Amino acid sequence: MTAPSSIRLAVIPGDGIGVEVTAEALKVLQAALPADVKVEGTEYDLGARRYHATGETLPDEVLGELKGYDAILLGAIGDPSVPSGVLERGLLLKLRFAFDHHVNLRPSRLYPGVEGPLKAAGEIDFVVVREGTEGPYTGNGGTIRQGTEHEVATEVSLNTAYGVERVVRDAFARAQARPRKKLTLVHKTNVLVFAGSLWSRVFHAVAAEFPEVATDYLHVDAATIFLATQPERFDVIVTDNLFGDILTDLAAAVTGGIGLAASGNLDVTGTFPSMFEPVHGSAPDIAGQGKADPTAAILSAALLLDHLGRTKALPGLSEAARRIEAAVETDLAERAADPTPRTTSEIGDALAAKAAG
Ligand SMILES: NC(=O)C1=CN([C@@H]2O[C@H](COP(=O)(O)OP(=O)(O)OC[C@H]3O[C@@H](n4cnc5c(N)ncnc54)[C@H](O)[C@@H]3O)[C@@H](O)[C@H]2O)C=CC1
Ligand SMILES: CC(C)CC(=O)C(=O)O
Ligand SMILES: [Mg+2]
Repeated sequence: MTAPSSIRLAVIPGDGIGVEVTAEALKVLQAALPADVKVEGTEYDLGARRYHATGETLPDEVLGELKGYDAILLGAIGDPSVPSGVLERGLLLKLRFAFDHHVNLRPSRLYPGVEGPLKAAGEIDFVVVREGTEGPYTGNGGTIRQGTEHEVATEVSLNTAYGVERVVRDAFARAQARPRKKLTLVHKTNVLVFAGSLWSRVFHAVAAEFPEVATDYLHVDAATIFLATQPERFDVIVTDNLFGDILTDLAAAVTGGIGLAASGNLDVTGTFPSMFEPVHGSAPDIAGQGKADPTAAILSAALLLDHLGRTKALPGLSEAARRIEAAVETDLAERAADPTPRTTSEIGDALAAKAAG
């Protein structure tokens, strides 16, 4: 008999529906794990409640503690009671930057039976590799003469050769490992000529090391056309932080909705814990009503298990991830047959039962 092993998870439910969907993701994750793998989950009270109570978003001592976990499971951050950007920058982006989450992995798949808004698409199954630590999200900007008619505001996009190369290389490796072996760079090289040139040169230099991968390039505006009209043409997309943020909400919309879209913020070197979260935000418009679809958070938990299965020598984790994905696939097909609305926890219960190891 093998000794029980455990995975140490930091859980940050956050705000709004983040709290509701994270509870379901944990429920399903626990159900899917083999009996001899235990979850040691520690919940962190971070988000609007803590900000109002203490003025803190992410204290350094908490950041230090979080570093010691195998992975982080996050719900969503952001609340209308807090000025826009305070929690998004001071908590969510602080985590992504501090833990060097340079690969923001966002898979998009139209599951069988799921009704997308497109009439006649082929199979939709692609992954966006979004750069996660640079671009216009670094806070490289400022304002002068604020509130006057002479106000000036800047928000500079930061792109380093190091940062671009590591994410482009990761995307090529992912494309190489997939059956279609196709990688599309999405940027705006016709206008953003400095950053665009760097991305383009790095992309072509790294391409030479992956001769089996077919490459393609689209300006981001055209990419939105093809995502909405021919999403089947994509296999792997690599792009910068801002373009990737926008494209992946669109990708979610064409594959059945934002309630199904999962993501992983990866430090592929393993120096820091990777963080898994749904693509969606805290959805204040439906928070507290049991209306949120927890599937995106549950699929993010599957990404977490898959990641730990690959990086931590623990048996059974990848299999548990596959069980969750299979449970989602079955559940989505059943929803198509019987679209009676279910609450957040009813969907979680159904998926936990289906994914049980
Ligand atoms: N990773 C994160 O924590 C993110 C946080 N945010 C923050 O979330 C807050 C709200 O942002 P929004 O722009 O409204 O984006 P959002 O993703 O929270 O909501 C957009 C729309 O999608 C719906 N929706 C989202 N998730 C859903 C789910 N699981 N099931 C059913 N419907 C769902 C919402 O009800 C809303 O109508 C803001 O404070 C924003 O900054 C936004 C995106 C990501
Ligand atoms: C709230 C932002 C910081 C991030 C975002 O929208 C995203 O990562 O999808
Ligand atoms: Mg987003």
